[in-house]
Amino acid sequence: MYTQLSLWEEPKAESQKHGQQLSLPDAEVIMYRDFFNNNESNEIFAELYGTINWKQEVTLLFGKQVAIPRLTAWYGDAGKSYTYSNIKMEPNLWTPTLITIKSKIEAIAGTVFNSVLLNLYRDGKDSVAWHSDDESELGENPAIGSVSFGATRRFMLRHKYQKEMKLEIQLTPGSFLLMKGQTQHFWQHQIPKAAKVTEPRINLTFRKVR
Ligand SMILES: O=C(O)CCC(=O)C(=O)O
Ligand SMILES: [Fe+2]
Repeated sequence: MYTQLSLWEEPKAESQKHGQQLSLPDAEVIMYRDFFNNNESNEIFAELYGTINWKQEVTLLFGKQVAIPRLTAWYGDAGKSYTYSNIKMEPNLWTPTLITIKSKIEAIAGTVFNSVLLNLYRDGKDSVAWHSDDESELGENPAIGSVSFGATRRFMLRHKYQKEMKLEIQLTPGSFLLMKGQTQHFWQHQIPKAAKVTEPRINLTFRKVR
């Protein structure tokens, strides 16, 4: 089913410390598996679950209003609104926990993020469909910093033009996945529904909106 690419490349530079680069053509995707330890992950999950201003957004699908299959929230610098799946989002203002996470991943990513989209997958029925994070307000080659807490979910990648090139990894709690370079031009990603998953997962994708 999946092309037999070897999953990992060794880190290329000391600056990539404990990250492992996925062995994907036309992409730069680096996984930092235990970026937050178990205690930190549990604490952060509980806090975000209880305090984030989660919303059920709807989108237009063939002219019909459809609830998207997860809860979301948008936080960031004031004035940086963002359109996602036809939904225009005004940011909530940063919380101390979000700022702490942001600073930790910025140090590794070597970039400054000004906003974060949070996703709450209530259980395995929630998902995100195939897409690229290629909205024009993210710029030409956006760095997207993706942090996960709670349930482990499958993260699938497929090449947009060579459809047989696919890869999937498990996004475990405390992991930090960095996508950068040309990745969004050539690859799509999704979190598929997962019948066996009954626990919630929270994902944060840090972005830089122009
Ligand atoms: O939940 C994830 O790991 C991915 C979320 C995502 O792709 C997005 O919000 O753009
Ligand atoms: Fe995405």
